Amino acid sequence: MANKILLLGKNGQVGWELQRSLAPVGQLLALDRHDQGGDLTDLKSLQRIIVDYQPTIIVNATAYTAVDKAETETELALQINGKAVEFLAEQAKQYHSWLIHYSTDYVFDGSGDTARLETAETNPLNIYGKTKLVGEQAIQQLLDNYLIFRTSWVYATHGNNFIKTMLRLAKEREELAIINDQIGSPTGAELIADITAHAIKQLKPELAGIYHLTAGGETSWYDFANVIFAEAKLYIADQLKVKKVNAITTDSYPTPAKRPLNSRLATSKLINTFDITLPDWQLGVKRVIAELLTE
Ligand SMILES: NC(=O)C1=CN([C@@H]2O[C@H](COP(=O)(O)OP(=O)(O)OC[C@H]3O[C@@H](n4cnc5c(N)ncnc54)[C@H](OP(=O)(O)O)[C@@H]3O)[C@@H](O)[C@H]2O)C=CC1
Ligand SMILES: Cc1cn([C@H]2C[C@H](O)[C@@H](COP(=O)(O)OP(=O)(O)O[C@H]3O[C@@H](C)C(=O)[C@@H](O)[C@H]3O)O2)c(=O)[nH]c1=O
Ligand SMILES: [Mg+2]
Repeated sequence: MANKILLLGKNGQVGWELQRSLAPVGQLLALDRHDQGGDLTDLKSLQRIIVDYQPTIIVNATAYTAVDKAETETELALQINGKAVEFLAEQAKQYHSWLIHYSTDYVFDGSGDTARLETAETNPLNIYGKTKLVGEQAIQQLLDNYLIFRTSWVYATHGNNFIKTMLRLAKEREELAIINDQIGSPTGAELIADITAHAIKQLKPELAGIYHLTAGGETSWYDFANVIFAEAKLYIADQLKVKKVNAITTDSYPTPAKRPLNSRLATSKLINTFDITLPDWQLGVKRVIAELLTE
């Protein structure tokens, strides 16, 4: 039987790319918060859509992702990342649908310097991470047929992210200070969406579970920023003001939310289970910058 896919959060970074990658994989109904049934703070309408459409797969690309703001907008973050996800898991169970969901490196405390397995102990340092963990755990407790992809440092042409922030700042300022002691893997929304489609094509109960999904390799925000500036120079050298990029420590950059130092995620489970290759992180970064800076 053909897949009937309900995609929630179609206009986020990952949601936007899922609209493309899921279209050939099944019949697709894609919603954002402005569509009937697409608002995760309106669970009644959401339930109505599920009953009416009867998806065989629900893909949840919605999230509250404003990490610093979550420290004060805690209730809303918990509603979207936690309670609404629990509701989706209940619905998926009741209507025998798969649930595909995304989570984050921020469920970990970032201690140590090795890559974490899916089974590693969670211990979020901030509200965003705590609420994402609530969502993960609800799915795992309620459902058998689910995929959770934990990813990190997501960027895309569509939406807001570190690449766009750096391109803007590089045009505005001569000097920048960027954290050099947080290590992770920048991961393109395109890659996440492509692997989601790939996984759906192989979907069977034995594959259900949680997987770490990031690009290959690792970097710091500081080194990431320098790659962004070097790449930007190829296209808009005349517009760049930035002359000096200073490497700083997390301690010297106070923010409302605490962030983990070690965001390395071990991806061998995903690679081996779904028979895929994860390209080096720079590949997708260069593509997105080219897309952003050329007509
Ligand atoms: N961004 C990152 O760096 C990382 C993201 N992740 C995870 O990956 C997944 C995708 O993230 P990403 O695409 O980057 O996130 P985005 O913030 O780009 O997209 C999230 C989407 O959710 C929507 N949304 C927010 N609130 C609601 C609501 N009440 N009802 C319906 N939709 C809502 C947003 O809409 P609107 O724009 O209108 O608010 C937005 O379109 C999430 O689970 C996230 O936690 C994991 C690691 C890193
Ligand atoms: C703008 C700026 C940021 N930074 C630092 C702050 C932070 O540690 C890092 C990245 O900044 P961001 O605002 O993108 O960080 P943040 O929004 O916390 O990014 C996170 O988002 C959530 C949704 C996730 O799930 C994580 O995987 C991660 O991508 O760069 C600087 O050092 N200098 C700067 O000028
Ligand atoms: Mg952010």
